[in-house]
Amino acid sequence: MIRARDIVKEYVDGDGTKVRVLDGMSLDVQDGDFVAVVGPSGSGKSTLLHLLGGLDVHYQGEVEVGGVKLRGLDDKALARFRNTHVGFVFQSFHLIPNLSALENVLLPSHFGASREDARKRAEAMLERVGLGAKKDRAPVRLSGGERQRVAIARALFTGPKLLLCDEPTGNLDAATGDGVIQLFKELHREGLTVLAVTHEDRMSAAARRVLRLKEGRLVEERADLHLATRGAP
Ligand SMILES: Nc1ncnc2c1ncn2[C@@H]1O[C@H](COP(=O)(O)OP(=O)(O)OP(=O)(O)O)[C@@H](O)[C@H]1O
Repeated sequence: MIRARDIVKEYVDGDGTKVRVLDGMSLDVQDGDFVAVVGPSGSGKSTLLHLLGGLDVHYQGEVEVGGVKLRGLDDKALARFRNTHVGFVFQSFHLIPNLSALENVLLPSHFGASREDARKRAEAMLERVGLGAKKDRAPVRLSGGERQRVAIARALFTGPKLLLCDEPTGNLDAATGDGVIQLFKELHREGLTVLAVTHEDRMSAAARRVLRLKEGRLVEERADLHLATRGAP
């Protein structure tokens, strides 16, 4: 699913100094796995997510996701890759405030599907995340957890095999966050590959593997072999 090799990523900071954030990092994630990436603030977690999702192509090394080598793709091919292979979930939901939950989920629909098919699919996605009854509500009339569920439904709309999540419970209180974590566990059990950057122990505890970003590289912190079989409790 994900194969990254010898990734070097540098930023140029305000005074022109190069700062190396990823320093020869490699990563393999199998289809259907649930991986948490942890590490201190500023260690490069979001940077890593952007590279894996084809949002940033300015780095050295190779990234391959779902059989697609990202290096060398032009903007159009990258957009196609993002729209077919990955769903993104962000800490702050990124919903459009003046659209309903359903309309937010429908946002990616201009990449295919007829109107009626798209609507049915969006409704099914909202049902899947437990929000079928609230599909016509604007985000302002939904709780934080419900907003994140809408964002997850939108991320699932195009049928990606991989969800890339940046602090998906970071804006949620403990109880609401637990509900969203439970949803990720279910999606993982249904076969989705989930990679989530997180500060939260509850989120990393739910993952099958935990990787820590340390000095620009990923170090395996934990892998639960007994959970490797899909469908395990
Ligand atoms: N566009 C940019 N230009 C310059 N430096 C950047 C840029 N984006 C990120 N950085 C720097 O790169 C480092 C890694 O940032 P990144 O956002 O990937 O860290 P993070 O681990 O996700 O942090 P956090 O947990 O606080 O979100 C930080 O030191 C940050 O200041």
